[in-house]
Amino acid sequence: MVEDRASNAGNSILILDQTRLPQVAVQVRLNTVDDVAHAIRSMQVRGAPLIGVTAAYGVALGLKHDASDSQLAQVVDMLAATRPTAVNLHWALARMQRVLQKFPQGCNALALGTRREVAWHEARAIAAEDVATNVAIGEHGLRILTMHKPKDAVLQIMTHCNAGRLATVAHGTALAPVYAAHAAGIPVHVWVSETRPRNQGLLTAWELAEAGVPHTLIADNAAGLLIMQGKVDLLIVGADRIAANGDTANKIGTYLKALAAQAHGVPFYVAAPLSTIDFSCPTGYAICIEERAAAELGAGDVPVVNPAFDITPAHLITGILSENGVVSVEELAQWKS
Ligand SMILES: CSC[C@@H](O)[C@@H](O)C(=O)COP(=O)(O)O
Repeated sequence: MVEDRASNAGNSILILDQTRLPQVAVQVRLNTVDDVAHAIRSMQVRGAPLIGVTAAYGVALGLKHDASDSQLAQVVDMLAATRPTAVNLHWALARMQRVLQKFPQGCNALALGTRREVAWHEARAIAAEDVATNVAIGEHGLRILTMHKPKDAVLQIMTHCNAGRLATVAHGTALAPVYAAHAAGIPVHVWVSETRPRNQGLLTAWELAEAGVPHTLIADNAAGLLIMQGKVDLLIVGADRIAANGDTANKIGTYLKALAAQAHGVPFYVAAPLSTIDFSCPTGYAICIEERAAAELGAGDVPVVNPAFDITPAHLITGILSENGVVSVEELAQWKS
């Protein structure tokens, strides 16, 4: 994401349209909060951390001409309604609202200008923190990967969906340790699950290819066989929301991989920033699962159910990796601030 920075308060942001990738890399300019809401809803931008950052910029754009409390509330409500599961969206909106409400709304140019500048400043801070967070996730994750590296063999990693740099401002979450291992000269190979129906696995394959990381695309249903055949040393996935007990919402299909991993004694890690942990949500059952349009399955008039995420129960998760380090699900509470 690039910001068109004319002054302390910006005018627009540029995003890479992920609905066009990997075929073509097309940038789209977002000028208004409506543009941002559309980009999130249509998955031009996707991935929990990137959705959060984009929504923060959406708030800034929404206050361009009116920075009153009522406009702020309207903008936040509109953005919050775009996608329900990724908690980073709601976390970023709450943070923007909290910070902006410290500044008087006023009705003069000075008050408008101040709130606008504060909004842009905070959105930039959220974006910059995402980069630093993912670097830290990469460093902590590198220790995990090193620990599981078989002697004299390539480390075989499996991932699902896209939790790489495209889903964040930079580096990614689940892929950050992979990039760190590759940079450290540790031989790795990534099994990339296609991730129907939106094929985010193709985005993962695209960015791994760009980074020169060896990888192989598989159909989602091939994962169980590869795990059973001993071709996977560990799995690492991102998350859209982690409940207080460690139950994790992530892209549909994650749960089946975790079941197969447990059945064959293969470690299953979740990598996510602390902003993905929702301590107000006691278990995965309380997480709202987004239901997306039937058209995404391309099945014509056939009745369709299309949940975008599933819940991996905490007991299937070996460890949760964040910018703070790695903990077991039982230890997750120590990260509650
Ligand atoms: C670092 S992104 C982690 C998750 O957000 C990712 O795995 C995922 O499920 C993305 O879903 P998407 O529907 O593509 O936004």
